[in-house]
Amino acid sequence: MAAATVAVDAEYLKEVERARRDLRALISSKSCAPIMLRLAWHDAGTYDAKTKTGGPNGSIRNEEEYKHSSNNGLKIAIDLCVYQISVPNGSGFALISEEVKAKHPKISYADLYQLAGVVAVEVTGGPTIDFVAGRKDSTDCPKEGRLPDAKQGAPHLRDIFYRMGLSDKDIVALSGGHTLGRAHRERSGFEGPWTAEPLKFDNSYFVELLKEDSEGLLKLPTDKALVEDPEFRRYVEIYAKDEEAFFNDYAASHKKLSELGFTPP
Ligand SMILES: C=CC1=C(C)/C(=C/c2[nH]c(Cc3[nH]c(Cc4[nH]c(OC(C)(C)C)c(C)c4C=C)c(C)c3CCC(=O)O)c(CCC(=O)O)c2C)NC1=O
Ligand SMILES: [Fe+3]
Repeated sequence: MAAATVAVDAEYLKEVERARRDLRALISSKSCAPIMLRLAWHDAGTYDAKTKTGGPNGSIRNEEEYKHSSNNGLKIAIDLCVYQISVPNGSGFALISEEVKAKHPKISYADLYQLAGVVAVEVTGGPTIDFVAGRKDSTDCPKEGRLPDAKQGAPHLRDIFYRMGLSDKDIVALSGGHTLGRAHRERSGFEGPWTAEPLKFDNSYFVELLKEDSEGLLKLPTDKALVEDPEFRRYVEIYAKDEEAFFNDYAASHKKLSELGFTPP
C-alpha cells in the first residue's frame, strides 16, 4: 500500500515556501542543522520496501517512537519545531512560543521534518536538494530496530539499507551526513564530532575516513566499515577526492531516502 499523500494545491505549496523560510531562520539562529538532519533521517529510515511500512510519515513525533533508544535526543529536534520569540513586555522580555507547525497548520509533520532535513543541508553549505511535498502523517510506529546499529559492520549496513530499497552508493553517500554534528555519550554511548567543522557540510568526513584516526574525531564501527569493505571503499575514495561528486550523489540519495514509500502527487 503506497504511502498516502495530502492534497497539494497552490496554497499548500505557498505554505511550504513560508515554512522553508521559517526553518532557515530557526536552524540558522539555533545552529541546530545536525540534529534536524538526524530527525529527518530517523523518520524516513524506518521504511521497509517489502511491507511498504514506516518511512517519512511523521510517526517519530509519537512518544512510542521517539522513546526508541536509537532516537535518544531527538525529542529536542521535535520540540525545536516550536521556537520561541522573546518580545519586550515593559518590565523585561516575554517568551512567546510560535510553533512552526502551528504557523503552518496545513503542512504535515512528515513534510515538515523532511523539509527541515533539506534546509539543514542547504544552510550549512551543502547541495540543493529537490523537495516534493505531499507526505501524509501516520501514527503507526514501527517496532524498534529498523535503524542501523552503529556497533555493527558492512553486512548489517546492507541488511538495513537494502530493506529500505537503497544501494551501496546510497549507504556511503548518506553516511557523509556525518560531516555535520557529533555524537553524545548520554544519547548513543559514542562521543564527539566526525570532522573539524561539524557545522559545515563538505566532504571532510570522507577525507578523515581515509586518514589515521585524528585526536578528538569520531569513527563509528559503521563508519570504519565504509573503508574496510572494498565496494564501499570505492565510493569513499571518489568522494574524498571530488566534493562535487559527493554533493551530486548525496543530493540524489537524500531525495531518495526522504521519499521512501511516497509517490509524489
Ligand atoms: C549509515 C549508518 C549510520 C549509523 C549507524 C548512524 C548512527 C549515528 N548517527 C549519529 C548522529 C548523527 N547522524 C547524522 C546523519 C545520519 N545518520 C544516519 O543514520 C541513520 C539515520 C540511518 C541511523 C544517516 C543515514 C545520516 C545521514 C545524513 C547526523 C547529522 C548526526 C549528528 C546529530 C547531532 O549532532 O546531534 C549518532 C550519534 C547520536 C548521538 O549520540 O547524538 C549515531 C550513533 N548514522 C549513520 O549514518
Ligand atoms: Fe548518523
